[in-house]
Amino acid sequence: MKKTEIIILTGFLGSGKTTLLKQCLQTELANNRKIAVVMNEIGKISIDSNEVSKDVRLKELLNGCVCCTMKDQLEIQLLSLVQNNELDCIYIETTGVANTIDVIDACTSAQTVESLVIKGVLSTVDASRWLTKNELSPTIRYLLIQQISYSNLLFINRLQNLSTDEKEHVLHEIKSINPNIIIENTNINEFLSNLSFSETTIDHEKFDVNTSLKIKTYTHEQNHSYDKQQFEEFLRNAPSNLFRMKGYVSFKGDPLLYNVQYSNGLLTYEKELMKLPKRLVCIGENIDQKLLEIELNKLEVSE
Ligand SMILES: Nc1nc2c(ncn2[C@@H]2O[C@H](COP(=O)(O)OP(=O)(O)OP(=O)(O)O)[C@@H](O)[C@H]2O)c(=O)[nH]1
Repeated sequence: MKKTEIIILTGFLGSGKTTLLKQCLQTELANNRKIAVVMNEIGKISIDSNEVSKDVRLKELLNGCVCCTMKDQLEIQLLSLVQNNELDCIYIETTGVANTIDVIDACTSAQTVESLVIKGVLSTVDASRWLTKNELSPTIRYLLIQQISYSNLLFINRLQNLSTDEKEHVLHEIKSINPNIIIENTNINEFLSNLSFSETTIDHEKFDVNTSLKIKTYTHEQNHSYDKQQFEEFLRNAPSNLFRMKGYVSFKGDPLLYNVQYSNGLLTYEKELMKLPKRLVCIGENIDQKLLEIELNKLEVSE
């Protein structure tokens, strides 16, 4: 029986996993491969699943991490995907705080080993986040290093924001942890065909995301439009423990809906044409959910 390939996508919150996934899926579909995606989100709702094309079978695992609390559910989902579909490959997009080794573990159980084979572990790194990693807590720093060391291909994003010296410094540090680096603008087709994962490098260190990290999520529903300037001001002054914010919101005086992406101090908007609930998912280390709720409510203005 032909085994279904698994490609695991890891990388810290907002480092570019979904963006890389979209590129991989385009390439896979162009090559007429039958693909499914398992998307894991630490929050109760998924924003990123809207990004996956309708031609791809999608399973969502929400409100937990496949590397710990949802390990069994990942296995069940993988088995149901391989039983019901003649798939060539399943992509697993992990939460930004997943410990790679435990995700690999969950994909290589006694039940799945006959039908699945890990083809690769791809990791994304945000170069600016890496540069300022000493401002993060030791557990988050440890997690960043783990995600890099257990991947067999790394994509370093946002290098263009760094000076030449900073770039060299970041690349040197990352290469010393894992020499299998690929920098942005890579030919996805070429790297997918050369991908080959070797399990021999795995060292089973234990790190439980649940107990080791104080990552919290908060989902905020928007009732009235925000004042755009105040919203941007709020994010400019956002606490450093708020790592990620994403979702759909509207702004006063503008009838459109916007897909908001905030990570590592950077804010981007894109017009959203679908009618989606107005809500923001906030992710951070020990974030004060109550305070965020109050602050976000204050940004609402009557039309
Ligand atoms: N400049 C630049 N921005 C990028 C790149 N990759 C992703 N982004 C932007 O960074 C933001 C987050 O990207 P995502 O792909 O959603 O990141 P993610 O790792 O999937 O995020 P989570 O699932 O929330 O952890 C988005 O606004 C992207 O457009 C890149 O290579 N360069």
